[in-house]
Amino acid sequence: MEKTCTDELPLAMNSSEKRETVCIFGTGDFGRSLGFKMLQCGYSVVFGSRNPQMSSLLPNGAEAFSYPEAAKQSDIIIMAIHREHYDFLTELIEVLNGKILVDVSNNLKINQYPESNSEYLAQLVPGAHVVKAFNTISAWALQSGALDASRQVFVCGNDRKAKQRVMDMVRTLGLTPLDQGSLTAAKEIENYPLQLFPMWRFPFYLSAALCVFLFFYCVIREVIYPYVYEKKDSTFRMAISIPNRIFPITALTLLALVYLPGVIAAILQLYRGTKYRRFPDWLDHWMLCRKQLGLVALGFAFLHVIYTLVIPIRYYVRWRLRNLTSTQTLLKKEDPFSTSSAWLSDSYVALGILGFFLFVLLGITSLPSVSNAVNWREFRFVQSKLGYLTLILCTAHTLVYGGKRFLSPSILRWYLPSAYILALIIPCTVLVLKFILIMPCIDKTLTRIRQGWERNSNYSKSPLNGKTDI
Ligand SMILES: Cc1cc2nc3c(=O)[nH]c(=O)nc-3n(C[C@H](O)[C@H](O)[C@H](O)COP(=O)(O)OP(=O)(O)OC[C@H]3O[C@@H](n4cnc5c(N)ncnc54)[C@H](O)[C@@H]3O)c2cc1C
Ligand SMILES: NC(=O)C1=CN([C@@H]2O[C@H](COP(=O)(O)OP(=O)(O)OC[C@H]3O[C@@H](n4cnc5c(N)ncnc54)[C@H](OP(=O)(O)O)[C@@H]3O)[C@@H](O)[C@H]2O)C=CC1
Ligand code: HEM
Ligand SMILES: [Fe+3]
Repeated sequence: MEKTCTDELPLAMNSSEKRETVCIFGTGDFGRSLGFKMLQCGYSVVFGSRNPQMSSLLPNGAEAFSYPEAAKQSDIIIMAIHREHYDFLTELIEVLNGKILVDVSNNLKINQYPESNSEYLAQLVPGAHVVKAFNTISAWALQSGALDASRQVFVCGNDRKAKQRVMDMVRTLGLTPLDQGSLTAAKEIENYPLQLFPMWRFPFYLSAALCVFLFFYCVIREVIYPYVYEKKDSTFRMAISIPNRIFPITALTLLALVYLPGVIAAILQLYRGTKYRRFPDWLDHWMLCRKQLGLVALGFAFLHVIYTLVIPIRYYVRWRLRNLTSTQTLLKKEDPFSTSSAWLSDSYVALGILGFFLFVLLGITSLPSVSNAVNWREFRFVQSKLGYLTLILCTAHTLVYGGKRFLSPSILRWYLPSAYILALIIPCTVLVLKFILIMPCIDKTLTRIRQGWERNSNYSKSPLNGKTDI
């Protein structure tokens, strides 16, 4: 089990135990918060500061000295200073020789400097062992003790012993160190806290664009068209009817887009006759955010289901039902029961329910606690096989919903077909392509390619091999 701060407290109280002294350079927000936490966890803390006498906000029990004085008191020095102010360290090269310098700094922008801050620090003080750590932990989280966000501390450094000591310290503070290797990893670690949901960006913008497009499409067909031709005010449709078209269509389109890149990748591998050439960057990126794309799709499917549940309590629906019944009574006309309509209506709803059930199952298996409990083959089975089944069911749900009206020209308004027809384009394309790809003759070639066989081995061993030319 991890040592936590509370485990360490008795140690701190026991004066016979020799407490390890850690030096922190800089008495700013981060330096003070980290110092506070370290004191709580039983370390002795000395601060290095430009104005040691002025540092009245320091945590109780810590002392402040000038930078060189403080450095002499510990062999671990935490640099709680911004990179822009590192240059004064060149004057301390001698004192810092052989010490462990922990670089915690972050930048304001991704790739702001050509080299990482840690590598820059290592160049400034070549005699010291630089270790990158703590940059993903915020000063506020350290001080509040809640650590609501991630507790993971990425650590990297060229000196194995120095890195180990820093990792031990991280553990003592109740955090989780993750060894990221040598100092060349520092750039990636520094970029990490500057990212804002990178894998969610593409799914988010795509779904927003789809929703906006579909909204205008449906408003033209269902609000503007009736107004122009019948002077009917259908604006109320914008509250439930239109969203309940936009959301399921977006869900179905995104779900199809989760499986489209796999199909494109397979076609590309078949065309090239090898798997040893890189996919184009856009395809790589698309493949990498399929999980996020799928989860956004699931969100939209949930919205569709909730909107569908409220259909019976809508005023418009109840009014139409009442109106229809009274008109029929007045005209003494009966609407005969149509078994085929009953079949169509029940089947599309049943297909929707089954599709939604599997959709939720896909979502559940993507939770880390669940995916950790299944092996790779089981995960692939759910995500790939059941995923395709979900796509088939949801596409069938929409196809059967279209039912008899499907291709009748009367559904065109200003040459625009019903929105659900648009919803079917990408899913049907993906399913047809996948169907072709699993035909035995094609599937056999693809499987061989994936096992390392190459159609034209001379060509694929050419220098172009590494990077794609598409
Ligand atoms: C609700 C929901 C949740 C999801 N959660 C996750 C998730 O948690 N994690 C996740 O990864 N995805 C997730 N997804 C996305 C999706 O289900 C998976 O990416 C799924 O594996 C895609 O299946 P596939 O058959 O298209 O692709 P894959 O099985 O990945 O195959 C795609 C392509 O990769 C290549 N390929 C496959 N095997 C090999 C091989 N052995 N050698 C060389 N090339 C090969 C081929 O070109 C193939 O066509 C989620 C989707 C949804 C809808
Ligand atoms: N704040 C946060 O949540 C986090 C911060 N970090 C990193 O920690 C480092 C410190 O951040 P933070 O504490 O917020 O910054 P602050 O601006 O609050 O503190 C920086 C400290 O650097 C010292 N310093 C040394 N030389 C100079 C100089 N020439 N000009 C100005 N200050 C100097 C000062 O201490 P003195 O006056 O005692 O000399 C100052 O208090 C940064 O590299 C940051 O990227 C990393 C993760 C989270
Ligand atoms: C519990 C599960 C589901 C139920 C009960 C259900 C029910 C319905 C109903 C009643 C409609 C007709 C709406 C209307 O008349 O305006 C509909 C339409 C539709 N559904 Fe579902 N559905 C379910 C799940 C799904 C899922 C998982 C998807 C796809 C991801 C989906 C995609 C669609 C689409 C694309 C339409 C056509 C939208 C339109 O143009 O009006 N449904 N569904
Ligand atoms: Fe992305």
